[in-house]
Amino acid sequence: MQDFFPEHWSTLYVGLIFTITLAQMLVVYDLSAASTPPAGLGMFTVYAMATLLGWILFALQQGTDTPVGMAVPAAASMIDGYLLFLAATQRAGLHSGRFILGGLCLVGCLSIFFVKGDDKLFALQISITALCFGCSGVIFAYRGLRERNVGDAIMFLATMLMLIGTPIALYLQFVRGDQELALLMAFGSHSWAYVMVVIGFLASVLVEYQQHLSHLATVDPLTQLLNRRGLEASLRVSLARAQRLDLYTAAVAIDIDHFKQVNDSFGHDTGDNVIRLVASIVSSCCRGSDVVARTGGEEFLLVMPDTNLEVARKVAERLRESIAEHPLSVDQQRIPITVSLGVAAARGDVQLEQLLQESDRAMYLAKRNGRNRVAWVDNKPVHLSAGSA
Ligand SMILES: Nc1nc2c(ncn2[C@@H]2O[C@H](COP(=O)(O)OP(=O)(O)OP(=O)(O)O)[C@@H](O)[C@H]2O)c(=O)[nH]1
Repeated sequence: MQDFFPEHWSTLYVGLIFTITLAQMLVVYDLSAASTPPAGLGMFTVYAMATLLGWILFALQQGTDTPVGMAVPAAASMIDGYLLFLAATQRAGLHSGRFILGGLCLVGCLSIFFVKGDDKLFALQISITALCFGCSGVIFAYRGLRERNVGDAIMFLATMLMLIGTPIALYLQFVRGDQELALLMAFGSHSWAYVMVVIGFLASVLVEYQQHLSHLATVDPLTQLLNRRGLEASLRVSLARAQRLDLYTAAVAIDIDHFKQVNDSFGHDTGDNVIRLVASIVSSCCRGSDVVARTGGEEFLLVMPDTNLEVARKVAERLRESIAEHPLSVDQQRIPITVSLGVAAARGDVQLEQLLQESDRAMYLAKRNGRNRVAWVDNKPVHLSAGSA
């Protein structure tokens, strides 16, 4: 293995580390300009810079033939391991274990004064490094599973590489007595782990960005409800189930009455608050299996799987009453809010588009007949509720 590496093999690693750090810096430079930079960006940058600096110093020492004790680079990798742990916790939004590991690293750094023998020092410091990588690995695995992010899984594998490399290096050092090969193994696994961490971090940020984009494409930013596209995507499973089991699916179209007047009299911000209030009332009035979406400016849609027209009408009536009972308070004024609702239901192979059109048609009839009421479509004829104002 030594034949493969030139005399100053560390320069090879430095070249690799330099290239990959440069790539990371380019991405970090670009991402830091974003309005919401990805979590952990700052700490990962510190980690990358510290690693690069450590490797450059190491290579310079090799180049000048200055004798390098095993403990010097081992101490650098230990600090590196701790920085990686800090970066991992920052990215995952966790803050436990920082002081304990930090204290251990401090002991490792100070051990240079009270541990006699390079061998023991190397063993202590490389073990602390492995512990830092192991703890980071647990956090990467946790975040990878929580966020379904393959980038964190790559970083987890990187820490595993370090965990495998460490005992092999210790074996080469203490059992085989081959100090040079032990050093090669320790730093080989460290550099490859670093390369994988950087690739993993970039992949993690990319996946997060892509998840953010698809979230934006399906969620309404004002109310955090689904938009029309999100509604269609989230109903795919329940519509297929309704078709297979011949179940009813009901839809309630909800439109705020005289909303333009609210905007004109109280301003656009108050109008937005009215929309948010209606969204939260609709969401709180329905079941977990129901789907609520904002389909237009002041229009909402509630789709209820496995629900027939009768039940849907009762839900719509309850919604109407609940919204009418909750006026918006602005500067000690109460702005009354009412909605018009249209209900439709279909059984079996439901065409979502048709169901929405029918609930819309019923809702417009509720508007035409005085607003603040429920109308419904039952085998085409449209009916109006009697109890509304
Ligand atoms: N504040 C606010 N207003 C919005 C938003 N989207 C649409 N609007 C406004 O909502 C108003 C809808 O007005 P219309 O369609 O005339 O409906 P309306 O005044 O509620 O009357 P009816 O539905 O017939 O009772 C328009 O003035 C839009 O500018 C939004 O996101 N925020």
